[in-house]
Amino acid sequence: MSKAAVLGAGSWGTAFAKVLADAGTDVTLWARRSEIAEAVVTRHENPDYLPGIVLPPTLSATDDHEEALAGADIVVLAVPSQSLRGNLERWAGAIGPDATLLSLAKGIESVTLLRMSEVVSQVASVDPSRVAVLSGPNLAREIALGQPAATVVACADEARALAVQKACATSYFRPYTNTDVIGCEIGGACKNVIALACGMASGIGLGENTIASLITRGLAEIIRLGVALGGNAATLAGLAGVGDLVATCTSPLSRNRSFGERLGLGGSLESAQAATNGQIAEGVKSCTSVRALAAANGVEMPLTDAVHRVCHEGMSVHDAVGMLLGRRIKPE
Ligand SMILES: NC(=O)C1=CN([C@@H]2O[C@H](COP(=O)(O)OP(=O)(O)OC[C@H]3O[C@@H](n4cnc5c(N)ncnc54)[C@H](O)[C@@H]3O)[C@@H](O)[C@H]2O)C=CC1
Ligand SMILES: O=C(CO)COP(=O)(O)O
Repeated sequence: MSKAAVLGAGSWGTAFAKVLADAGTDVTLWARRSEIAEAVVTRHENPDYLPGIVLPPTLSATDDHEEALAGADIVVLAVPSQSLRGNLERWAGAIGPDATLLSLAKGIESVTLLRMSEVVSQVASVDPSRVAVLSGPNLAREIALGQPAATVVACADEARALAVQKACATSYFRPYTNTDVIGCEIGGACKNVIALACGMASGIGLGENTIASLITRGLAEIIRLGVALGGNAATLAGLAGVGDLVATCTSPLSRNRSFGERLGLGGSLESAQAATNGQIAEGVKSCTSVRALAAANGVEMPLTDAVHRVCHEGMSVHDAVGMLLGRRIKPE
């Protein structure tokens, strides 16, 4: 039986730890704050991130990362993208020599423009074949409620992907394996940016035709970037691409979509940030890094560019819509 450590007790870290426990895997959740670890152990609840969800009594938790990592052969990294490097620097020394490192984060690192699996192999000094990613339409609260969903576990080393798949397969959570790490990570990071755009459109009162057009053209630019970086277009037509894009762009549970909606309703970046209650809308930072990554690879991503301009250059949502519709007309 696998032993897993889940490092990060936000909504997805906690929900995924529940999935692992429900799959029969021996799992310990690491929380930064001792009161969260204590609530998980004594009350079987994470009141800050998944209030009202009953966690399995078999799920243990601690605020000591060395305790969580002892003997773990699957190390799940469940902190936000921009904090992964700093945290992993502290954890790396306690990770076992043959453990698989599984990233749940959906973002591109600012400045370095690295994908999360690249950050992991660089910081932990492990071969890329030891790094896996999990990505798909997996809104944390729905998974924690046991609503059926599927996902993708991608790793260059298929045997490791299979081991992770086995460790997290339950009656409600269906993981598929893939060797296309790049495609999965690009899908996960970029869909957050398109969800911001959909939220903005909804916030200014636009309807379903607009949302469908944003999702579809968003997918086109995500595929362009993924393929330019060496990913597979078929991955982006799957759960880690279209699947996650649709879930995030249409669900009121999405932090990114909700964040965009607040901007569309006229809120400032600061007020939208304050309304997330400590949760992270990854697309707000990743729109800038994805845009830079696209530019460095000669890929056009007009929607991502527009989201960056609204979030970071003071452009209004109305002006962004005008800018997009003013583009040269061309074949699909
Ligand atoms: N929530 C969801 O539905 C899903 C989230 N994800 C991804 O999973 C990753 C983790 O997100 P969530 O679990 O949703 O987190 P969250 O947004 O619910 O909360 C953030 C968590 O990270 C911790 N944290 C924040 N800054 C930190 C720092 N500097 N150092 C250490 N810990 C820090 C917080 O204490 C909290 O535990 C993100 O990349 C997100 O995009 C992926 C799939 C689903
Ligand atoms: O990644 C997610 C669903 O798959 C969660 O999206 P948000 O971060 O926008 O809530």
